[in-house]
Amino acid sequence: MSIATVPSYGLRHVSTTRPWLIKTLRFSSTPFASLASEQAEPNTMQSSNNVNKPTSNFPKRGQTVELVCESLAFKGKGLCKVADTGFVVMCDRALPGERFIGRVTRRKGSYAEVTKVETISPHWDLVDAPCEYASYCGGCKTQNLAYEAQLRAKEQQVRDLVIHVGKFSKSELESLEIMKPIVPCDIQFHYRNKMEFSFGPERWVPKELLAEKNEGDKIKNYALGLHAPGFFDKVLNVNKCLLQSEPANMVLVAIQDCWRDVDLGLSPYNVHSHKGFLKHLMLRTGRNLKTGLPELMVNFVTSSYKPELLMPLVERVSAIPEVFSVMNNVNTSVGNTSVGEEEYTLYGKPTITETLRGLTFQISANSFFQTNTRQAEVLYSLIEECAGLRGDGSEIVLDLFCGTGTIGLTLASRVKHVYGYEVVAQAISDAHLNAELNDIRNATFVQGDLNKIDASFGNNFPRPDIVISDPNRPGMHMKLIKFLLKLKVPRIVYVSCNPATCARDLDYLCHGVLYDLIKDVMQAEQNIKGCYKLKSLQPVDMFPHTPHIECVCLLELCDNPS
Ligand SMILES: C[S@@+](CC[C@H](N)C(=O)[O-])C[C@H]1O[C@@H](n2cnc3c(N)ncnc32)[C@H](O)[C@@H]1O
Repeated sequence: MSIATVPSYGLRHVSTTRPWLIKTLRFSSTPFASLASEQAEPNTMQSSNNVNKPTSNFPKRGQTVELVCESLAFKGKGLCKVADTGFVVMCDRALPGERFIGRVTRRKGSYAEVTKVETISPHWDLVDAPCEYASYCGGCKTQNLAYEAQLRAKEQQVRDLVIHVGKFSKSELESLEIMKPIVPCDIQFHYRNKMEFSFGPERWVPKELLAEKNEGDKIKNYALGLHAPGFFDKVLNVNKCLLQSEPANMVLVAIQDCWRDVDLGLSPYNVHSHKGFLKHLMLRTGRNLKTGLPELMVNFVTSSYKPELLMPLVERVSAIPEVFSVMNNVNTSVGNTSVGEEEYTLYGKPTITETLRGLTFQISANSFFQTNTRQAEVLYSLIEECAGLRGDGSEIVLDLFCGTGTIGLTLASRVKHVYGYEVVAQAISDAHLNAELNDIRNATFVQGDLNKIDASFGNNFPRPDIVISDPNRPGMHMKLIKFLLKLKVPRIVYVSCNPATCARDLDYLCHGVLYDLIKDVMQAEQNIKGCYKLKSLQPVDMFPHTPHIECVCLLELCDNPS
């Protein structure tokens, strides 16, 4: 196979020894492409750096430069240019149109990172951020950017990635109306049904508020809140988060009110010394099926099992009428995750409920469930639209990265059978439970690692008519891409929470994969031709004020896929 024989779609290089090492930089000299390749695979940057190494214009570490922010890019950082040289730098919390002085903190391949020193003129679309923590909390970075401008920036980011990383032409995207306008989120606050707060022994206070710090008062300095941007060990104390539900804020206030009381003998976990009891507070909001009102789960993650220590907190929160469940996940490891090796019910029931597209779901403390339920309704209806089901009950759906089975289950009534695959065992047992709860009998859920499939994977289910693939941020593994390119189902609906890896995978599926025959002669595999056409790409805003972007893509098998 040679590139010349490939009709309208090209081939992309992949090293066989490191299939994820995407050599995007080989094909593009634009700084955006290097940023995008970092999003697609952060670990590849160092090895790819030399390709785009700029020569003379590179500002030095510590140097201050005048900058203009042009757009939002990776992790919501501002993509900025040095005013006189046009050199590209990235700056956290710089917003489109803002002119400012920045100090270079580090060099990253073909660009540099800066921190903002002083704003010369503010960005376009400036609004007041309603949250008191907005200017330094790691959660919402763009609250002071008008929502319409946030949407424009997200849409632009997806378009740029699909062009630079996905290698789709602008004219192709426009003339065939592939790229759709972003779907806004109709509520921009209180949309999250799950928040995780951390306990810490010493609250992090931004420079401008240092005077308010209670120096010398150890207990008053204990923190319960969100991590300071970029730090796993620094916690910003928060009493309210505008992204979670009002009842969840009531719980947070109730706990903040009492957990530092010395008589209770509670201590926050210290991630350095590994001492202390309270690790995290997770709040999940569902919906009571009888009343339609919010129903809450409070989950304390602790380093050991000492229910007697938690009892005063349990009493306080269970007095809030919306609280239906109080759980304790015990995580004895030094790691700081919220999933415990053991789980105990301290009050009420071990799961809460939620409805999505007419179905009922049981949510346990650690099961994955779409975080914005309301917008998940919109997302799932777009997925169903793209799936283009005939509705005669004849089709087979393969639901990859199925989580608790929500997507497949919402399609089940219109198809012959749904086969779901997912790596987390707990999610699979929740999926079975969800099928049972909704009396769905034509769905099979299997636990398995989709990064480790081999050629026999397809023997586990009948040939699908539709594949839904909804991977997490790293996107699809090359083994799965190769499997799909060989399987050649008529349509794939690719749902992505990371437009960079989405663009990369669309490139592979549509344009193919070319193995690096020069470097990896011994392990050279056959090149694989792309065999899909990108029919539509729909960005959806699930998380206002944050950099996250969801996309629903429809891929159709080409006419002559062989
Ligand atoms: C974005 S979530 C999608 C969940 C589900 N489709 C939904 O809408 O609720 C991605 C899911 O992929 C699962 N996952 C991640 N890596 C995986 C792997 N290597 N193999 C199988 N599943 C994986 C995660 O556990 C998670 O449930």
